[in-house]
Amino acid sequence: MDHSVEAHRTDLMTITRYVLNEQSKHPESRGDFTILLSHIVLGCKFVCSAVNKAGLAKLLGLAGETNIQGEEQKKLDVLSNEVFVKALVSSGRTCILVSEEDEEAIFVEPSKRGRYCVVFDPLDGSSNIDCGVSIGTIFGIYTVKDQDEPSLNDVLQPGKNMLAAGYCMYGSSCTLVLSTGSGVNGFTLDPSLGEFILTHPDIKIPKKGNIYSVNEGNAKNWDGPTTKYVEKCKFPKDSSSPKSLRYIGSMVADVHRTMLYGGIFLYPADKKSPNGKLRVLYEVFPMSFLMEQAGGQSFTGKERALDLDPTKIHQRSPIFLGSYDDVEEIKALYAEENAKA
Ligand SMILES: O=P(O)(O)OC[C@H]1O[C@](O)(COP(=O)(O)O)[C@@H](O)[C@@H]1O
Ligand SMILES: [Mg+2]
Ligand SMILES: [Mg+2]
Repeated sequence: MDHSVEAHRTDLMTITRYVLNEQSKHPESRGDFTILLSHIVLGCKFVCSAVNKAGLAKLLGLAGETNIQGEEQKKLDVLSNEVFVKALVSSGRTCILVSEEDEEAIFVEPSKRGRYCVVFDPLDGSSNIDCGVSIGTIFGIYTVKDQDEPSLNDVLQPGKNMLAAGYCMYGSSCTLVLSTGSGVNGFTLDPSLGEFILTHPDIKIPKKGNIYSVNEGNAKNWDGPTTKYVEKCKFPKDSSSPKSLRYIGSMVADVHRTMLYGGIFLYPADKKSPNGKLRVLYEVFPMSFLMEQAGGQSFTGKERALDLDPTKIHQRSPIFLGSYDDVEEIKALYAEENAKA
């Protein structure tokens, strides 16, 4: 088998060509989504380049500000946010933007407006920036109801109404994973071409995995079902082997591994954070959308994550996502607990 980089270039399915192919299946399409996506791709390439040279270009460390979440912003958080806001507004195809780094939603001025709303986490895994561990960008796309009268209700919608979602991981390679609602595809940036090439067509998560991924440092404050589940992963009562633990601390990287290898990623509620840590609009929804499209499941501890109806743009939720059978197990434990109550 030929493993050379050249071998992957043979059919040259770039992300642009892929989206144009998809577009051609919808004769009524005017190409707006393709243009929007090309601007998101540009933002990802720009951030990838900044991440790669962060140590050299003095882009590591704190920016000196705190965001709406009360978290200290890193220089790369601020830069990535500026890059994506500019890329999205200049596409002329966006109407409302919600970013982790901006307290309020951004309503694009009428002359630059289009019909899409984009929710995004410009740089996910900030605590890993300064040690060079994988980080990423997460995004989800909705359509606006009325372009002339956009309102927060256009983004405060259940995740199942998203049109598309994706993430880009800045790791040992730069990988963009995308779903437009008909499966999941992964594209790897070829730095010599400056193009994302289809390297992971039609990603399907294994039905069951042998990895669990969670910040176990919070175990003291977990609820019953989470505690029982993690205990089962480590000390299975049947003849199965214990699961392996992998936790990077960047959602993009932990979810990417889960998607490819199978298993479960969880950021549960705990006594200190009854709503969990991860943000519904730009972390939980896009990743849940991708998981379901890849054949997995995503659950909040109460309901299917994509059914959650958010009321605030920076709302948080507990999350359990991954292989179908693994998520089924945690759902059963919550159902048991609820039956007792
Ligand atoms: O350090 P903790 O509490 O385990 O949290 C890790 C989680 O926090 C996050 O870093 C939050 O994302 P941001 O860096 O975008 O704020 C997730 O990527 C990750 O899953
Ligand atoms: Mg994040
Ligand atoms: Mg972030």
